[in-house]
Amino acid sequence: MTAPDVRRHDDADVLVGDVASALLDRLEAAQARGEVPQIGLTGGSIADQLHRELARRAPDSAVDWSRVVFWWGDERFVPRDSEDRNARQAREALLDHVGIDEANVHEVPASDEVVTAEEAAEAYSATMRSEGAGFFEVLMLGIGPDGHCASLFPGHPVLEARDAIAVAVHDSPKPPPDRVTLTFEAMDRCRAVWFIASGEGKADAVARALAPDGSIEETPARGVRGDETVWWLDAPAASGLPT
Ligand SMILES: O=C1O[C@H](COP(=O)(O)O)[C@@H](O)[C@H](O)[C@H]1O
Repeated sequence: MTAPDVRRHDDADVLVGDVASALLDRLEAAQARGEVPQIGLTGGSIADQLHRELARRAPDSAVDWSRVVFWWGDERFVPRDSEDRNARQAREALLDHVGIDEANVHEVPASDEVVTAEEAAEAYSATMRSEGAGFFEVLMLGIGPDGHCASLFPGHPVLEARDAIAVAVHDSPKPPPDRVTLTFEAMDRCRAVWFIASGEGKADAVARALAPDGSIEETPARGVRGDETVWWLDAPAASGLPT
């Protein structure tokens, strides 16, 4: 585990372009080694922009998307066709356009497929176990203005979850209230964790996440460290960091 690597970009477009290039290079390298890389997707505005950019570049890239395995760092516990689903957003922006193998797409069960978020979390954890997953090549994460990442919110009891891969979240301060999230333990097993943040609204949370001191309780994004952790930021999101 290394210290977080902070990469600053002039604006959101340059940021998204650089993340897309880095992800495509990484997937290509993994496939060249004979691996079938697993990646963890996230939701949110900048993730949507990134997914669209990856789809745009797909025809010119050497990545074989049918040999990429998709997971999500968190999911909203809503019906499968809800616009709130991170998976629906990712499918519309990326997966529907790049020739994936459906057998390699592992969504968190939706609220019209299982009864409780606990069941969804357990089923998702079981799939991760049976697929031998967890060592994602890259897990992408957003950060909320409150410092949350995935669906780990400040002061929420779920921050204490131990010996679990994915857990249910209720009373999320950001709607929708019921969710499923990977735990810190699960996220820490990833080869690379990439936080992607854009806009001034994220500046304070980013500064707290990267400050030498502070608490995970207050800023959950402080609590995730892959073998390698990269913070991809545009200038407004980086504006609270020391120069
Ligand atoms: O609710 C969520 O929010 C975060 C951040 O979203 P953003 O729109 O503020 O960028 C996202 O990373 C997470 O996956 C999602 O469930």
